[in-house]
Amino acid sequence: MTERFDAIVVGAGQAGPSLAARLAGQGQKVALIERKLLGGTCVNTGCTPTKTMVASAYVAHMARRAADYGVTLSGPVSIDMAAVMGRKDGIVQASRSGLNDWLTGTENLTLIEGHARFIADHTIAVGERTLEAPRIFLNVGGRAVIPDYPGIDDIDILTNSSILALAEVPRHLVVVGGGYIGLEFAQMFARFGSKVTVVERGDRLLKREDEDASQTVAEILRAEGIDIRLNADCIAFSRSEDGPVVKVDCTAGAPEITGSHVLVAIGRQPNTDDLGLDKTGIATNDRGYIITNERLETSVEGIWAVGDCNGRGAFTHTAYNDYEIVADNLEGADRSVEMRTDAYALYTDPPLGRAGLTVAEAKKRDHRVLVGQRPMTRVARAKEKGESVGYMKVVVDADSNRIIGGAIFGVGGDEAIHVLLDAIQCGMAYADLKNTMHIHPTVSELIPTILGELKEA
Ligand SMILES: Cc1cc2nc3c(=O)[nH]c(=O)nc-3n(C[C@H](O)[C@H](O)[C@H](O)COP(=O)(O)OP(=O)(O)OC[C@H]3O[C@@H](n4cnc5c(N)ncnc54)[C@H](O)[C@@H]3O)c2cc1C
Ligand SMILES: NC(=O)c1ccc[n+]([C@@H]2O[C@H](COP(=O)([O-])OP(=O)(O)OC[C@H]3O[C@@H](n4cnc5c(N)ncnc54)[C@H](O)[C@@H]3O)[C@@H](O)[C@H]2O)c1
Repeated sequence: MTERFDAIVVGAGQAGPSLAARLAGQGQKVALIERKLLGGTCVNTGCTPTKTMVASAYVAHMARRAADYGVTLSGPVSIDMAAVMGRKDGIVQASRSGLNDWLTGTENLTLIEGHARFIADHTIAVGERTLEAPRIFLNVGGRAVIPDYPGIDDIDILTNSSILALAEVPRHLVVVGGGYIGLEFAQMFARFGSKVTVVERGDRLLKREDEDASQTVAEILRAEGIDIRLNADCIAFSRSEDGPVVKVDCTAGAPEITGSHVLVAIGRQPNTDDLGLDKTGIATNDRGYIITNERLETSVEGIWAVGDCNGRGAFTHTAYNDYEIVADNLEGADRSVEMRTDAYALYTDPPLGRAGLTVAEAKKRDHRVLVGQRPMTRVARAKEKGESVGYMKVVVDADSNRIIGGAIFGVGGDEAIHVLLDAIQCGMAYADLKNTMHIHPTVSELIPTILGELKEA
């Protein structure tokens, strides 16, 4: 027998639960289907566990620097990995059980455990059950790409999920992929005591950023003893008595790195291959992302795609913003995903906060660019905290005088970047921000100063 709902939400990641609860709150009969863990990637194998462990790694790092601050420790700093993981598991579980209490306590909402698969445009099977609804919202997220490198089946590789279950500190962690995931884990495990090597195919880390970000992150990581191998265009794996071997270069005498563990972090792919999309008219692109218009509607009327699976963002805040856009539009608003400003942070220490366009992107789009920049060594708060690595940068369009981008790679950068994000989103002229009084001593107080020092780039 087919069960009929007003709305079906597939995936309880970062958009699905809020969307399901909001529709249920309006009196609609809603099914929320989740095949694994409530909270999806962010809560279980992404933001929450990693940022919790980044916090432990930061404490270890600062404890090692205690003498710089006139603080004496009575013994060497050591890592209790079970306690690190226990703290992480506690925070993850609390978040998941909070979600469970909320969703199971929401009237009109039926939480269904299982894998959802389309059998027709508006019909979904979950195990033996068949569900139907005029409105379906896909929030199926993504997972780590596992490359088909030679020898990959001969070694045990780690992904962002399995690395979170390690009981021990790896002796030598080889991280394949110099992007967000790879770099956050690389620094974290170096601080826990692992020897770490980052292997990146490109000629620099963080290649979507301006070159100064790539240089800064490489300096930060090298200063902590991390080896970085760039231009690794010939990766292959094999097993030796000493552990997994990663071959990185075919031209220069085939150098190899023998580690104890290998993390693969070369990107993500959407969970759309096992969704039965072939039984529907829902179009995907060549990488499997669901194609949507700017209102996040798919090619089938009454079906939306939100979060990572639509390829329009790869962050928790973009997934949540997708939910808000779709839910508001269903209530009569006219919101578009094209209206939001790109923003994110890389949670190395110090973090890189980013908003809007890089200088390279701005030039590519034919903006005449003005840039204001300052090293963190000239930011009072950073000096006082003894954390003065990095820089702040603001990008301005010289014709409109509007702020169009920025990067704060330094202590507090993940927070201070919101000054620029809000200014970009509101189309603020730079002179208005330049004349705003900011609080001393903060990282943000330097933003008005930098805006007084703009130069053509
Ligand atoms: C290591 C790591 C660190 C990260 N750190 C950050 C960070 O600091 N900040 C940030 O903004 N972003 C971060 N991200 C990215 C962030 O986790 C994702 O962008 C976010 O979780 C996307 O949310 P989503 O709802 O689209 O998908 P997901 O959170 O992946 O949720 C999708 C859900 O759908 C379920 N599902 C899939 N297919 C089906 C099916 N057929 N039937 C039923 N259920 C299904 C899955 O089990 C999953 O629970 C990180 C990611 C990783 C991997
Ligand atoms: N702080 C955050 O918000 C945060 C943290 C982690 C992840 N995330 C999200 O997860 C997404 C995926 O992260 P990611 O680090 O897996 O991907 P990524 O795309 O950020 O980085 C992957 C890196 O691997 C390299 N690479 C690609 N193919 C390779 C190959 N065959 N061999 C060697 N190197 C190769 C790429 O050049 C790139 O530098 C991010 O784009 C981000 O949206 C966000």
